[in-house]
Amino acid sequence: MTKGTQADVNPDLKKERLKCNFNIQEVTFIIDGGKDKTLQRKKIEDVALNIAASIDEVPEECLNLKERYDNAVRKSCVYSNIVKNELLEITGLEALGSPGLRRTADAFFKDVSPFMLHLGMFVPTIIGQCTPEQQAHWLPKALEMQIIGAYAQTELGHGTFIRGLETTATYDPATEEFVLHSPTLTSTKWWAGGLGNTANHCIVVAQLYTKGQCHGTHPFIVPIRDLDTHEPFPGVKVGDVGIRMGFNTADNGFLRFNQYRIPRENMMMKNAKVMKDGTYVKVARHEKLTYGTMVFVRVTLVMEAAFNLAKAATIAVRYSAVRRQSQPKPGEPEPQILDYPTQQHKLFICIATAHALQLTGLWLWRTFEAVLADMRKGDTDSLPELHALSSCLKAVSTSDSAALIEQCRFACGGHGYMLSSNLPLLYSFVTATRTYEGDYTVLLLQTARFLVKAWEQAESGKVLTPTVAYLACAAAKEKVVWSDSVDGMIRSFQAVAAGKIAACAENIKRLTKTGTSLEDAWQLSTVRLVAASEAHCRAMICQAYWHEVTRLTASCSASVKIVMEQLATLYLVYWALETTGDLLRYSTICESELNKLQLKYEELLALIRPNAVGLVDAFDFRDEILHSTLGAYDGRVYERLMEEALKSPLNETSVQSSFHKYIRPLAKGKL
Ligand SMILES: CCCCC/C=C\C/C=C\C/C=C\CC/C=C/C(=O)SCCNC(=O)CCNC(=O)[C@H](O)C(C)(C)COP(=O)(O)OP(=O)(O)OC[C@H]1O[C@@H](n2cnc3c(N)ncnc32)[C@H](O)[C@@H]1OP(=O)(O)O
Ligand SMILES: Cc1cc2nc3c(=O)[nH]c(=O)nc-3n(C[C@H](O)[C@H](O)[C@H](O)COP(=O)(O)OP(=O)(O)OC[C@H]3O[C@@H](n4cnc5c(N)ncnc54)[C@H](O)[C@@H]3O)c2cc1C
Repeated sequence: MTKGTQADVNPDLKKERLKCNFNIQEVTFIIDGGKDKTLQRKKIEDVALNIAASIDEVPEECLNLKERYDNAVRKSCVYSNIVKNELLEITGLEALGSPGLRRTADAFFKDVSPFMLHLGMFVPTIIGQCTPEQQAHWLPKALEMQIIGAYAQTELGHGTFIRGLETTATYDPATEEFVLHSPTLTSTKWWAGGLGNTANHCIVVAQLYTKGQCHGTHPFIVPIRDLDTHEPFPGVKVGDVGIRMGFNTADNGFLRFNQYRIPRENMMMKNAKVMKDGTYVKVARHEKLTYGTMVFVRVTLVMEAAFNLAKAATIAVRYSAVRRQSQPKPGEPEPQILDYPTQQHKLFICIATAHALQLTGLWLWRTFEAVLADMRKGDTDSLPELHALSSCLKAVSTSDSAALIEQCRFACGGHGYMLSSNLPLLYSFVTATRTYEGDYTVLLLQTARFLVKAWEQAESGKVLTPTVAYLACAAAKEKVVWSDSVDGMIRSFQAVAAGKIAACAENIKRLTKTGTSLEDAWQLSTVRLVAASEAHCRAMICQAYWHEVTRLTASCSASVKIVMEQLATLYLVYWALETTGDLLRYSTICESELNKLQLKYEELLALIRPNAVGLVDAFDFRDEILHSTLGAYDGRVYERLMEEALKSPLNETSVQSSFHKYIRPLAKGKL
């Protein structure tokens, strides 16, 4: 954070910081995943942010589209040199996925770097889908930025249904080449970040044909532009998809092929190969290993959701400590808006959710690494569970984060609507995560497939995998006894999930028994399946969050343990109150217990209130990363709003030329 001198800090924020009764740094260590991680992040931030190139003299949003893109490319080049020359030195390849790198990127790009997908998907796909020989060829070039890549899977006609993609890659044994072709308008690759004008290479997911047979979708590395002139190669048509709600510097592109040839070696051959004579050889033990990059990105998106929500919460809580409005008690000064319980209700759940998603995200990352280690030994047994886990957690975390960021904007009143608050841009960026890398509904339905199977196993007394082990108790079909202890609440969330999954399974059974096909029965149950999947995910987040808080605060100071537990309890109580209908249905909760729960919630808001600013300070965002007039560490909200307003191009002259061209002639009746 950029602390400046104490004298510069808004007096209300100063008082808030004096009120804080826990050690902020200890909480920062927990959020980062350990003291060593915090130190590494700070080192990366120090190195990267010392470079003045990140600073825009004119705010990004005041530039036109082309200027914004050019500026983003300029900064991307400076930034990638820093990554290459300085940051990879610090941690090696690991730095690419480090929180420090993620944070410093935001200091450079208020919107998105057109290189984001190069590091975010192109490089990970090379690592995940290439043979060691292919990696040795492509990875150094990609890391040295000699080539810049995109990930083109989605087409104009299909995003969700990957098996429906239409781009073809047909093997020609005579020349040992693949011929890439876009047979229809709808087969045009669409959306790939960095593809429009920036990338010279692209991972293309296409239907593989060899010896007249289709083998389904496979990834290929495809050079699309000349490395010197940057002109698209003959047979390649590439461009920008047009203006978007956000991501306008991400250079999302379209791509069409006309019988375009690439060498056989450019098929990514870790999981399947095509031999010189065209023989297709399957290497992977699991059908869906070619979807590996998506699983990886879904896993990272959970912490990404936490990170962006933490930024929004920091902005809104600091602003709410500075802002004073209304006069609830006659004759008394206007209170800080943070003192209104309704404001606390809007904001404290944002802090708690950022913690919940961050700690669940770290746990998911460790699970992902364990599954990856098993797969390296040829064991893919845990992949279905990882897919189910990452699918629902990606869906729920991105959806919650987007909704709560918008809530933070509402909490900032009119000033939250200013682009200089950074809340609108943050929202437009995060709401896209609910769709990309797998739409919300579609991913919850993927998890539902796993849950229904697990339910059937539970009913037949089979051993269940850890994340669905709770179904074994529920199969006994007893209503869970409500208790507002943490364990009691988690058990009740699990009972809700189990009850909903059981109802789905029963509905499917009922329909199929009366002659409906299994596919139709599934479709007719999908509204319930999505709800069941969401309930399962919520129960899992509650359990993982509480478990991690208990584990990580075991050696912390008492005050840190208290405040972390207050937040985690708030999260559980909030969701119990949000889902009272479900609890009434699947647990023994009654009216008086609901009233008690509401009181407990209001007590928690009051308990957290004195630590609210300390809690957002613990996210430890430097001002350069927050980019917000409302959220800077010093709380000089009004001064910054005015300073930013004066940077508007509309303030460059006191009279605009449009006055002389239109308004004056209109007034004189000469238009
Ligand atoms: C400024 C810096 C920001 C940094 C940001 C930080 C981090 C992020 C970094 C980078 C990313 C940044 C931006 C990303 C931009 C966006 C990119 C994209 O969107 S790329 C395109 C992504 N596309 C999708 O996600 C498509 C979604 N669709 C699918 O995944 C599948 O088609 C679907 C829906 C799963 C269905 O597949 P299908 O082949 O038809 O399968 P079935 O439904 O028939 O299921 C068959 C069985 O296979 C199982 N399955 C499916 N997928 C997987 C998998 N991935 N792994 C394991 N198993 C899988 C499925 O469950 C079925 O199993 P059962 O038969 O039930 O046993
Ligand atoms: C900002 C952004 C960046 C992106 N970047 C990339 C990229 O770099 N590379 C890339 O390849 N792609 C990228 N994408 C594409 C993205 O992955 C897809 O948009 C996403 O997977 C959703 O697919 P779709 O657009 O086909 O939506 P659709 O599948 O058409 O969804 C439309 C609606 O139909 C519903 N629906 C679809 N199928 C089902 C079903 N089986 N059951 C129930 N409901 C269903 C959905 O829930 C949704 O409500 C990006 C998208 C965005 C917005």
